[in-house]
Formats: sequence, structure tokens, C-alpha cells
Amino acid sequence: MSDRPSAILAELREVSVEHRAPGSSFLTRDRVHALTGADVTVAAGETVGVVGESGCGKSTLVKVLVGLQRPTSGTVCVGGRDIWQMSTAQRRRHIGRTVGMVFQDPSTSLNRRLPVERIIADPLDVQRWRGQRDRMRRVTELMHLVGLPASARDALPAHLSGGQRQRVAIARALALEPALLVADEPTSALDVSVRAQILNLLMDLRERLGLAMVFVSHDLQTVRRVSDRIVTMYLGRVVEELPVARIEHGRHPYTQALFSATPGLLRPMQPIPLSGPVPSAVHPPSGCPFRTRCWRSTEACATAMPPYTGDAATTSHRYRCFHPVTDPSDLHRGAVPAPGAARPVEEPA
Ligand SMILES: Nc1ncnc2c1ncn2[C@@H]1O[C@H](COP(=O)(O)OP(=O)(O)OP(=O)(O)O)[C@@H](O)[C@H]1O
Repeated sequence: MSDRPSAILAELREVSVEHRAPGSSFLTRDRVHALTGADVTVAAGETVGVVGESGCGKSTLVKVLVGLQRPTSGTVCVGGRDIWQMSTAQRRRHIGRTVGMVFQDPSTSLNRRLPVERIIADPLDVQRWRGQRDRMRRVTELMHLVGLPASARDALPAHLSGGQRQRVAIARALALEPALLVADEPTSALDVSVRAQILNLLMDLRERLGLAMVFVSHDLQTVRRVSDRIVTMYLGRVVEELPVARIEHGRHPYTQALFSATPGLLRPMQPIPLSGPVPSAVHPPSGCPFRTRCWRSTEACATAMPPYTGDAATTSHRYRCFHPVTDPSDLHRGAVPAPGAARPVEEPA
């Protein structure tokens, strides 16, 4: 991968998403900060892995990318165009042609009342795809592409296995020949026995069709295997993005802690224990969101958000941290806290 990718397929600039907090009243007006100030780009042909603990905003980020979630602020460009400056119909058409989306659970993402053929053809119908014969031919082609037998054409989702259902979802996502496929935990709802098959299918399709991919997963080994670049998120913030070749050189302590929890992912290292719960997304800490669990934090971390900076040697490795890990052997020399030694989580004011 070159350090400076050429064609940008999707770009988030300073994107934030807030939701009304469950149980918030008209008076408190509490907001959940699901995504804050996210800057992410996806270039043609590259695979970007998105990682982070549950609730850190991964799904929100991909929903924003595919136009399913309108940001509270910031700009979302897909195929070079600001999708929220378009009419609803224009936006649907434009995104449909540029981006395909595969969701986590095909049991809920597919319309259970429609046969496979109608599900796969749905994006073609929405875009008024040529004639009926072309439509039928395209469905056959797509079923073949994802390894579905012709006999599945008239089946309802309930009559298919979980793996076959996910193949239907992938066929639907590819119907309009998008340049970018966004997959949000595409294998985690499947039986362990078929996960590898679906992952291999996605990798095969990526190669054959020259797709760019955004791949969200909790499985860091897989993310490392499939990605060119990794984006680490914490409490609604992108805290680091780095080329997979630099995975040993994660600068953000959270990236190091996250990766250290998967044995064999990095050089031999002790898991870095993180004490305390993830702070509330309604009342995130001031400054760096990770500071309440970070063993390297200082007062500076509470007063301001670290800028999104990079190493001089590479434009594709950026992180938000006042005390980046510049020497990974730091982590072996006792800088790692004993369990429970990280700073206690402060109660929101
Ligand atoms: N519609 C909503 N209303 C209120 N809060 C929401 C809504 N959608 C998401 N959130 C909150 O936004 C935050 C980010 O959620 P998101 O689903 O993006 O996280 P995630 O990293 O994808 O989690 P997981 O890995 O468990 O899927 C969480 O605190 C979540 O509870």
C-alpha cells in the first residue's frame, strides 16, 4: 500500500453523532456522544479495520459512512460528494451505487418474507435496473459469485443456513457493483464452523472485484489479517489509525492495551490490565477520553483533547495522545501498571 492513497471513496470530516440519552428529560437534555470529531478516509482498494471495545462507536461510524445515520455535525463525503447536501432520493441512489453494506446478523438484516431472488434484486429494483431479463441474469451471476446454489433462488431466509443467509446479504450488497463494501461484524453472529468460509469469501471477492472494505470486528487477529490500515476507537473517538505493518508501533496506550489482550498478536508481551469501567458516553471525561484508565496520563490529559498528530515518517499513522508510546519496550520495563493501578474513574460532575 502506498503511504498516500489516491482515490478517496469515503471521507468523514470532524463527524459527531449525538443521541438523546435514554431516560433524559426535557430539563436535563442529556446526550449520548456516540461519535465525536471523527476524521476517517477510505481509499480505493484498501481495507480499513475498525476496532475498539463494545459501545465505542464502531457501528455508529459505519452507519454514518453508508448514510444510515445523519451526523449531528461534520461532513460525510461518499464518492467525492457530500451526501447530506443531496435530496433523500439522490442520496440513496448515489450511496447505493458506491457502497454495499453487510450487517452482523443476516437473520435480522434480511426481509424474512421475501425469497432470495427478491432480496438480492432489491437494490436493482430500487435503482430501476434495466429490463427484467437483465435483472434475472444479474441475480444468477450474484448467486454464483457468492457460492449460493441455484436451488436457493426461491427459498425464504428461514430455509437457509446462517452461512447461506450471509451469502445472500453479501450478494445483495454487491448487486450494484459498489467500489466499497462495509462489513459490520460480518461473521460474529454465525456458527464458528462457517465463520472462516464467509471471511474467505469476503477476501476472495475483495481480490476479484478490487473492492475497498471497511471491516468492523472484535476479532483482532482477523482484523490484522485482512486490513491494510487499522482505526482504533475509544468512547466515540478515533484515537489512532495506523498501517497494519506498524501494528507493533501503536502509539496510543489504548491501542497497545487492546492489542496486548490478544495473545500472539504482537511481539511477546504481557496483557496490559485496564482497571475501571469505560466512562459514560453521556458524560465523557474532559480532555482525553482514555485518561481515566490510562497509566500514562497526567494533568495535561484532563485539560485538553490531544491533537490528532502523526509521525514525521508517515502520513498514514496518526494518534491522539500527549504521552505516546514511542518505545514499545517501555511496556515491559514496569511502566505497565499492576492490576487496579490505573487512575480511578472520576464521577461526572
Ligand atoms: N439510537 C441510540 N440512542 C441512544 N444511544 C445510542 C443509540 N445508538 C447507539 N447509542 C450509543 O452510542 C454508543 C456507541 O454505540 P455503537 O453501537 O456505535 O457502539 P459499538 O462500538 O458498535 O458497540 P458494539 O461493539 O457493542 O456493537 C453507545 O454508548 C450506544 O449505547
